[in-house]
Amino acid sequence: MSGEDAAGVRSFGARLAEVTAARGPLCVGVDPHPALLQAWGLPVDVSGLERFALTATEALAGSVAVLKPQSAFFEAYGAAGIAVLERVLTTTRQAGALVLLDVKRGDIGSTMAAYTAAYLADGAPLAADAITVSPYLGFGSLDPALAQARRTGRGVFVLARTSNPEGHTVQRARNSGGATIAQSIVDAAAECNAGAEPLGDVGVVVGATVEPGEVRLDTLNGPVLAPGFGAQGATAEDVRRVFGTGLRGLLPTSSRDVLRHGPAAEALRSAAERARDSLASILP
Ligand SMILES: O=c1ccn([C@@H]2O[C@H](COP(=O)(O)O)[C@@H](O)[C@H]2O)c(=O)[nH]1
Repeated sequence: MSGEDAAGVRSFGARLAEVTAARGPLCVGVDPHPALLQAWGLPVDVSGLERFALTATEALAGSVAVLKPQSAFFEAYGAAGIAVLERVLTTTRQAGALVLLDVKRGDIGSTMAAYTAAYLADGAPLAADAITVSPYLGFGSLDPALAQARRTGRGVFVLARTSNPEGHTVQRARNSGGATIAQSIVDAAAECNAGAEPLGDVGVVVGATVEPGEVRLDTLNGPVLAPGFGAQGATAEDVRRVFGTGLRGLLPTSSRDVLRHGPAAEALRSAAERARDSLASILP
C-alpha cells in the first residue's frame, strides 16, 4: 500500500485503507444528544457533555476505525463545548482511530480557506483527519479544502446524496446535462481521485437510506461515508442493497444506535462490534 507523496506525507486514502483493513470498515459517531446524556444519567450541561463525549471516545477509539464527532452538539455549549471537542479529537488520534469531524462546512472560496485553516491545517486546535463539506456553493468553492487536504494527508467528504428524507428534492434534481445533482457531485469527486492509490482523499456522503441505483459509485476511487445505518432505519441488508458488495472505501456510520448502549465502555464496544460484524459479509 503506497499513498505517500514526494514529501513523505501519507495520504488520507492510504491511512483510511490501512485502519479499516486492521479494524474493519465502520465509523461510529460521537453525537452527544441531550436525550442521550439524560439516558446515561448525566446532566445536560458542559460537565455532562464532557463525561459523555470522553467516555464514548475512550471506549471506542482503540478498536473502531473512524470516530465522527458531530460538531453541532459541542458548539451548542459555546467555548467550553469546543474545548471538549478538542479533547475528543486528541484522544481519538492518540488511540489510533481516524477522526472525521462532521461540520458540513461550505462557503465562497476565500472563506473556505479560513475553514480549511481551522480544520485541515497541521497544528490547528480543531484539526481533524477529515471533515464533511457541503458543495452547495459549487464544487469548485471547495478547492482550498481539497488542496490543503491533499497537502497534509487529510480528507474531505462531500455531501452528495444525504440520508435524510428532505434531501431528495435538491439532490435528485437534474442538471442541464441530465445527471442528478448527487451524481454530478460524485463525478466531480471521482475526477479529483483519478489515479490515486490505494484510494483518493475526496470522499462523498451517500446515505444508506437512499434507493439502490440512485448514485453510481464505481468510478469514484474514494471513500463513501454512509450514514443512516442504525437509528435512521437502514439495516446491514439495506447497506448491501444500496452499495452492493465489495465497494472499496465504503464506510457505514452509526451514532445513536451504538451510543444508546453506554455508559459502560464494554457495552459500547460490544455494540460497535455487533454493528461491524453485521456488515462483514458485504464489505471488502
Ligand atoms: O447525510 C447525512 C450526513 C450526515 N449525517 C450525520 O450522521 C450522524 C447520524 O447519526 P445517527 O444517530 O446514526 O442517525 C449525525 O451526526 C448526522 O448529522 C447524517 O445523518 N446524514
